[in-house]
Amino acid sequence: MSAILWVVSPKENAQSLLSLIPRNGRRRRCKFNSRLSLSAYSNAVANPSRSSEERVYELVLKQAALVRELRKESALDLGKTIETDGTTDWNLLNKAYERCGEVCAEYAKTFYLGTLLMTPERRRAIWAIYVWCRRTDELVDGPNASHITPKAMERWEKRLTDLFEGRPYDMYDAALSDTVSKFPVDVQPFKDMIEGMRLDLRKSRYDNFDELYLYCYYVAGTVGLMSVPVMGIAPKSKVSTERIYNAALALGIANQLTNILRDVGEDARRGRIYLPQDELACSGLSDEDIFRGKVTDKWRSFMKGQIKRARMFFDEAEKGVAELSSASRWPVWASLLLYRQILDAIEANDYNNFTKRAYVGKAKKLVSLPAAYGRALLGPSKLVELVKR
Ligand SMILES: CC(C)=CCC/C(C)=C/CC/C(C)=C/CC/C(C)=C/[C@@H]1[C@@H](COP(=O)(O)OP(=O)(O)O)[C@]1(C)CC/C=C(\C)CC/C=C(\C)CCC=C(C)C
Ligand SMILES: [Mn+2]
Repeated sequence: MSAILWVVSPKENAQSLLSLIPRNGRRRRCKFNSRLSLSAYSNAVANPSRSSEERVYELVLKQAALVRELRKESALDLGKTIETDGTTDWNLLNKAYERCGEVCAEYAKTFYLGTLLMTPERRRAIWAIYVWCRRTDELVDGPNASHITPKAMERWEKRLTDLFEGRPYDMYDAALSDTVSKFPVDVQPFKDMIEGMRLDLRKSRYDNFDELYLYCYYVAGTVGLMSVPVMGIAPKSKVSTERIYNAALALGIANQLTNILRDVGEDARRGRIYLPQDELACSGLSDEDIFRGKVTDKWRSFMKGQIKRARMFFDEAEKGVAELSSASRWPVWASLLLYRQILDAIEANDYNNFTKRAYVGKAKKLVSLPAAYGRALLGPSKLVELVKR
């Protein structure tokens, strides 16, 4: 991974990269906080001491506002118009995107296949976002993670703002720089993801779900917010932009909660527990129980609650997929269905996520792909009609 992501050949460096670019946690005792962000927004207005969900929802509104005007003007097919300013080196830019596609194909095969159904402009933009997210995660999870200092994170953030201003540092940055110049993507979710990685470097316990939710937003909810402006919203969609962004946020949160539940043992071996401490205590469990890694009835019961909550976020996400532009629905459904099955696999392992890795086998994956395709055929109006029947 690192070799692919970090090595830039001298030849590429020698070329002007510029030429690539056209112009408070509240404690809730023994009760899972399963509120989703839509209801949280009204609370945010009424309640000055806001929860993470409420604060995140404000960010969602900001993102949604960015594209709302464009929707009104029915001008969301932004990716189709590529302006030429005479200084762009299109060959090099195409090569940069191709590289992003290669990285994506290597690290996320199923997802890569899904992107092949999207329009070429959207597909390569999603690849560029994917690579930036992967690289950001690599900073704290990769082989060089122990050398990553706050200064290094600062440099990474400076690189981000530079590429948003049209000053990319390498090929991968150049692809993203081009993407953000063509689609109404805001820098905030990217900055927030970096913030999440910073948090991960200094924090290994989460007092309650409110704290965990914020972490999940930073490292995963942000991906939804980055992706929607590129994936596009179906012109026929009657649903508010905010609701669609909320669903996208929910998908990121659901995926990360699932990741966390799958990796409990692996994380514990690194001294990390991404589970709400207050909920563990309510179930009569402590850090020592996690480190011991024994599946008990207390653990099963705790896990049932966690899985239930993750599924609620998937349900919320489902409400938004049909609103996406038609070619973007399939990869989203595919990733949603595949990820959600990891929760089934944890159950099938009798909640042993200490020593058994829950995974979705090839056969199940193969079945999910046509299932995702079938669902993707349902656009906004059709789904509403079905519900009405
Ligand atoms: C309306 C609606 C539902 C729209 C869809 C919106 C959408 C496309 C949401 C995407 C949600 C998504 C795939 C989130 C990623 C969540 C995730 C797994 C985050 C991981 C973080 C850190 O986790 P950890 O370190 O614990 O895990 P590892 O052991 O390292 O795996 C991440 C690794 C952060 C980095 C994220 C990525 C590399 C994924 C980026 C993906 C995209 C840009 C493409 C998203 C598009 C599709 C079609 C799924
Ligand atoms: Mn990671």
